[in-house]
Amino acid sequence: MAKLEVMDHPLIQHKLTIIRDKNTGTKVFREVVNEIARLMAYEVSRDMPLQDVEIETPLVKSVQKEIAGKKVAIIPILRAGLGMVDGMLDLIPAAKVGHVGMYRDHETFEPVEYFVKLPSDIKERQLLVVDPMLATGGSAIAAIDSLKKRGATIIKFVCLVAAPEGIKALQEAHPDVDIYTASLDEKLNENGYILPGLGDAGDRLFGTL
Ligand SMILES: O=P(O)(O)OC[C@H]1O[C@H](OP(=O)(O)OP(=O)(O)O)[C@H](O)[C@@H]1O
Ligand SMILES: O=c1cc[nH]c(=O)[nH]1
Ligand SMILES: [Mg+2]
Repeated sequence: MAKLEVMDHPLIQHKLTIIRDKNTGTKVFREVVNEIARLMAYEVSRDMPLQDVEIETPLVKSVQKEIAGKKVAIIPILRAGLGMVDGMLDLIPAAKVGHVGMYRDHETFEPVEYFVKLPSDIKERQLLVVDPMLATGGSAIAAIDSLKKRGATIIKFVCLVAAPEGIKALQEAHPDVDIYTASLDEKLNENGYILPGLGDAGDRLFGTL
């Protein structure tokens, strides 16, 4: 089974409280989602392989480290995943960005794919699939199915708020995918929303409430 990491750093917890608050408006919500994504990118990239590189400091020649190996692509699940892209790119600026459009049917909670546009070399890249919310897990599972069908092999899933139901479903469907979340919440309500959660992440990011 791949890794499940709950990133409960105090800075992340503080920022999560801001976006959970229903009185936080679109502007601040969007800014803070990106700030959390930036902090998460730091930890998600911890196992990036390094290689030796010889440089010259102002004093001597020296062998130092640089990032090696697999390149990265960030894959937001539209719409809400878009809110995490800029924060991640702040720390991994050379990453390419692919998009998977997925909405959840309001009655059945089943994911519906409506758009896929990916870098041509996803087979050679480590993919960071980002979406603020992991609720039933249906959208994440379908997005990762779609990426694997197109040849992706190394995938991490990064979210802000996860329900236990979604974690379990994603681990069962894709046991090779590491999951990083800023919070493990209590449960889903009867409408498939995460409790305590933060509401509809896409609507809060884009002001479409
Ligand atoms: O784990 P699940 O039960 O699939 O739910 C999570 C999905 O629901 C939300 O997207 P939504 O369908 O609201 O689309 P949006 O991002 O366009 O708002 C969220 O951003 C996830 O993609
Ligand atoms: O709580 C939830 C569940 C699914 N999608 C959201 O945006 N929020
Ligand atoms: Mg939504």
